Amino acid sequence: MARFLSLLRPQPFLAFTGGRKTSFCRMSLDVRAREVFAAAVEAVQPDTVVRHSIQRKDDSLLIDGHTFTLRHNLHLVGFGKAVLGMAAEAERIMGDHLQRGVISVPHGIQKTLLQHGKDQMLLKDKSCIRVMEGAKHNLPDADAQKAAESIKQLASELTEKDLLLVLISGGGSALLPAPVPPISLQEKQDVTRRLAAAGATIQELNTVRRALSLLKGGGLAHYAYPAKVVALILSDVIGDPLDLIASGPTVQSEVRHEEVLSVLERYNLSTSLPASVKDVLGRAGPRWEQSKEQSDRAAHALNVVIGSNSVALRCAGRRARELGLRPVVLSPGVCGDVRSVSRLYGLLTRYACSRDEPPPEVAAEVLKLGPEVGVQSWDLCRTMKVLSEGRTEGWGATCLLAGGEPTVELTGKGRGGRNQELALRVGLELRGMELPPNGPLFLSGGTDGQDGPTEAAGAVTDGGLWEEAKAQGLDVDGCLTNNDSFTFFSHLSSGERLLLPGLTGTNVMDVHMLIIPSHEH
Ligand SMILES: Nc1ncnc2c1ncn2[C@@H]1O[C@H](COP(=O)(O)OP(=O)(O)OP(=O)(O)O)[C@@H](O)[C@H]1O
Ligand SMILES: O=C(O)[C@H](O)CO
Repeated sequence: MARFLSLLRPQPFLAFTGGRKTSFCRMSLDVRAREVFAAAVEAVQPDTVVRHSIQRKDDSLLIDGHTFTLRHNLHLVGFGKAVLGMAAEAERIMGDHLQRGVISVPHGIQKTLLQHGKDQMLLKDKSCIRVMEGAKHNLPDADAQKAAESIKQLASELTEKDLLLVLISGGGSALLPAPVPPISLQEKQDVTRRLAAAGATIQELNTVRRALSLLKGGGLAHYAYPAKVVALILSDVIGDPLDLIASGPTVQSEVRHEEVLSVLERYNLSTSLPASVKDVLGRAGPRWEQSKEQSDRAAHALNVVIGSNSVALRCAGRRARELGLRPVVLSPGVCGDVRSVSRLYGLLTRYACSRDEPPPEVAAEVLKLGPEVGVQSWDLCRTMKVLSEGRTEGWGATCLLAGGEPTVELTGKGRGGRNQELALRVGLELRGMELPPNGPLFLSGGTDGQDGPTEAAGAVTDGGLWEEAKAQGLDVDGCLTNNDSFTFFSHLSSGERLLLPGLTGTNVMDVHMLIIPSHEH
């Protein structure tokens, strides 16, 4: 048996890092963690996901098992942070079948991608797709509204011979503002801004947005009728709910006014709404007049999720295995306060690192905490089983992967983000535990490359963080109280624990990684 297990143990294969040949055993956990994160991001690059989701053979297009015939009848619209790269790839695939397009993308994105050398994410010269930049600071503005009008116009002009390809990614809601008259852009923006500031979830926020918009909640598919509509969606919402990602412009959804009002009431907004919003919410019936056929057709738009946090975690797991780590994916749905999330990773470390049988009270605590952070009991049980096998089966290290979008309750005025704050808190959780000599190590990073309003995507930490900070005269507790995790990591060991991939041009929420070496190794 022992001989069999030693065969399973990863051998020191050779890997290429930065042009050098390196044996895994000599590659630090830090280097491997960063490589695994890079693989997660690479898997959900906008051009890659579009390329993998569309097969073109002559004049036929195969998407998610459905065949469409191209007769120079293809039109394209898109909105979201990753849409420029998606459009560039779609343009390459469709060739001259693509007649025209309009995309609404973040302010300054073309310049940024150019500066980062991401030429493959830019449209070709003389492209027939019009790029409209807007929504500065992720807020709907007049530029985004102009883009939304152009998109609505293009969709409205289509005939039954046409095919409309809709590219959707996170940030799409702010980039497609089309308030139902008489609501003004300012009024709509005010309602969503106040909701977000009061801590509304993306589900609550987009439930309200759908009710106040002409294009959300299936509106775009409605205007595109009688053309066929195919939407390719890069998901940035936990569970990939089609009706909520970018507020579901191609997903027919009924607006239930009671539901919308209850969200507004929950955040004490219902009494201070502008008259125009009250007027629209008070109307009975659907947002647009439409025939039965029109409504059926709009409801039958093809919506395909082509990239998500799960895809990123799957590819990260593959890369981890190549690098000699035993991967286990906990969940792509981690949410809740970073304090609770860091506590969960602390408990899982304690569970995995115990020299003897893992203490049952730790497992019980893990299971109790799971629901608070969006992780199901069976995922925790499955993961704990792998972690405890990792202790005995001779793997050098286990790489636990998870994803999602935890939250930070902001109490200070410092600079930071949820990933850096999570990494800092996990570092503190590991302090004082009896740990293997060369680990564990924790990484948390935003797949968009930008954690909060900072230039870092996240950070990498371990159990030595507290001592290291103390030796360098850094006040860990003060940094946490002031939500100053970026400043903390920038000063700590000359910033070497920061994760700095630069803007990645994609976004499928965050990736967490806990690498736990076994005691023997
Ligand atoms: N100083 C800070 N410390 C910790 N977290 C912060 C700080 N400032 C902002 N945040 C958090 O950063 C998040 C906003 O960051 P970011 O712009 O990366 O948003 P996002 O949710 O990732 O947006 P998107 O989904 O569009 O990518 C919010 O959750 C906010 O609480
Ligand atoms: O645009 C949005 O609504 C959010 O990014 C969620 O998809």
